[in-house]
Amino acid sequence: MSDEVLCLQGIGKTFNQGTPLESTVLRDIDLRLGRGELTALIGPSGSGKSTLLNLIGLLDVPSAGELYLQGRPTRDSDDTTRTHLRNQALGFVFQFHHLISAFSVLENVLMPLIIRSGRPSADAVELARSLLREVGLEDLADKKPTEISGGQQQRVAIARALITRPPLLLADEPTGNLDSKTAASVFELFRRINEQFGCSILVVTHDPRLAASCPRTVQLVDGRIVSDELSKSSSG
Ligand SMILES: Nc1ncnc2c1ncn2[C@@H]1O[C@H](COP(=O)(O)OP(=O)(O)OP(=O)(O)O)[C@@H](O)[C@H]1O
Repeated sequence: MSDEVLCLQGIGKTFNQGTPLESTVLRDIDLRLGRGELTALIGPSGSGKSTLLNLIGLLDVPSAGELYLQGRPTRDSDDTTRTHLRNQALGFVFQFHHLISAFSVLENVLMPLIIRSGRPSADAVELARSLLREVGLEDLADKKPTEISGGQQQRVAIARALITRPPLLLADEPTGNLDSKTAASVFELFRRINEQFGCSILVVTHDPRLAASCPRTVQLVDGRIVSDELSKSSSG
């Protein structure tokens, strides 16, 4: 298997194609993410960051180009294949974590496995507990999401995204509603996860300081990649 988790070739996205409302929001995007890379995606509001993340997450289909996930072309694949690939290769963390308030922290972390195969095995529960330990929340496993802070909720969402051991974790403004100190600690967690689990992480952020803490930063402007740089200050 190649060391490339993701490869975008000439990706474009046009909404409402062929209508008077047609608008092209992504053009000629070429991007490769290697195994275990931690990359920040930055750009002004409306530059196309979420649109790009939705394409990479196989939640939407490009209008042009090809998107390879773990070496497999995806553009012409059917819904079943895309769903399978999404479940097997991707983890998602969003600004609003969508934890289920009726379930405990531990059950929320287990949810992707429960959805996949019903009642979780003892091994799955042990994995969920070890992930909660990893994100510093093992003592809160039995709490409900409403009983913990926003930063802790986001850590639960990160543990949940990791339980399927995805080779690529996608995070769309995961710290958008957190104060700057908590946001920095969530990024620190991304760096640790990236080192320990070796999963590639692509994280959208508006915050230049958080982006600078990542080894690589890709910048979008008006739907095009205008820079792709390795950080000098990052330890990675
Ligand atoms: N479903 C859609 N139909 C039509 N236009 C869309 C659709 N989704 C997004 N757009 C447009 O695409 C452009 C890029 O939006 P996108 O949300 O990707 O930007 P962004 O960089 O993530 O912005 P922000 O930082 O504000 O979240 C915007 O002009 C937006 O209005």
